[in-house]
Amino acid sequence: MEAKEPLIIRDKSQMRQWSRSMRAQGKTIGLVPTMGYLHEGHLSLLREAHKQTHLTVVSIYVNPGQFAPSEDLSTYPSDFHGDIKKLMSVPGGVDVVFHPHNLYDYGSSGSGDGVEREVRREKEGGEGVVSCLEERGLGHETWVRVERLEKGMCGKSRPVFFRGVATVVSKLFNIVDPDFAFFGKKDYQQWRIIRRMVRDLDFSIEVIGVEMVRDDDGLAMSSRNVHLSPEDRKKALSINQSLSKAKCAAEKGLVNCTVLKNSVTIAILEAGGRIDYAEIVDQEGLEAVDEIKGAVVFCVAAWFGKVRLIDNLEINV
Ligand SMILES: Nc1ncnc2c1ncn2[C@@H]1O[C@H](COP(=O)(O)OP(=O)(O)OP(=O)(O)O)[C@@H](O)[C@H]1O
Ligand SMILES: CC(C)(CO)[C@@H](O)C(=O)[O-]
Ligand code: BAL
Repeated sequence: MEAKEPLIIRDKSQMRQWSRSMRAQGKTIGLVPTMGYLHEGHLSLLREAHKQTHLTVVSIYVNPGQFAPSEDLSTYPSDFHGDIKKLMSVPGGVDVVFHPHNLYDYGSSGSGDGVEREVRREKEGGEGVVSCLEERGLGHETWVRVERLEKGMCGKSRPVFFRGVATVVSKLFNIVDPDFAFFGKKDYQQWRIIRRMVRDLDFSIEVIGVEMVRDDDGLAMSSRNVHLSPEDRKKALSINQSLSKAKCAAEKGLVNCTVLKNSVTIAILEAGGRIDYAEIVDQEGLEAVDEIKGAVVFCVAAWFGKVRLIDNLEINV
């Protein structure tokens, strides 16, 4: 049986009002931030939220602030009506879908000229990075940075990504004012960064990390999988398969990280992928390790065709 239709809120102040009135009635609120084109991974976050809170909010917002101009903002998949149906298929459904048109305010000059000039200067100087948000000349200029954790792995090839994520998640936290927020461990570095930000900036929110959901063949579920050709989708299984082999090897005593990283890199290259990174880092601080001792996570990003995929496996030996 389908759950009831959620309330769809597109306006920040209406969202805030709803949360305030629910909190005044003593209800707890769980937030699941997403960029839409939902799949079972997202629904697992909602199911987890149901276990912990009275009310659930799923946000659907493709945040221009976390995409560099060279990235895939314009082709990011969306299917709002399909998303609502999927959310209603979860027992208990969702109370609110927060789906803002835009979460950023325009500059006080209205034109954003100053920002455009600044962006041009940075590009000409060859230093500094800009996101799609700045390129459009919007007046937003306040950013949240989790300085050390954002530097490695995805932060290296996507230099504005975590700045954009931390900022938009802070905005969502301020607008929705949840008690709990749910993030997938598929985006492992993102989850760690949000936890650190919440601790460092005293957000009164508990961040819950939810286990990764995979397709039956082992591919990590991801909205971008829809852009994989059937051939590339098969080749992409090399990520999960090589990570699983590395984990088995580590559990049997092969703990040298260079050897393990090489084995994964070679398997992905041989399958026809391009490696962005293969890193073994400690689970909390995300510092690279030479040898596996204790709790680490093996994180990979690789391109298959025009699609960049990420995956990881936690290893505890
Ligand atoms: N397979 C998955 N298992 C568990 N959580 C997931 C999975 N995929 C995404 N999530 C989580 O859902 C939330 C929203 O993610 P997002 O909307 O970017 O989806 P996505 O599938 O990760 O998309 P992308 O293709 O951009 O990687 C994040 O917290 C993310 O970690
Ligand atoms: C957390 C998030 C919704 C912020 O835009 C996004 O990075 C995502 O979907 O993982
Ligand atoms: N789940 C991560 C969102 C992004 O790649 O932009």
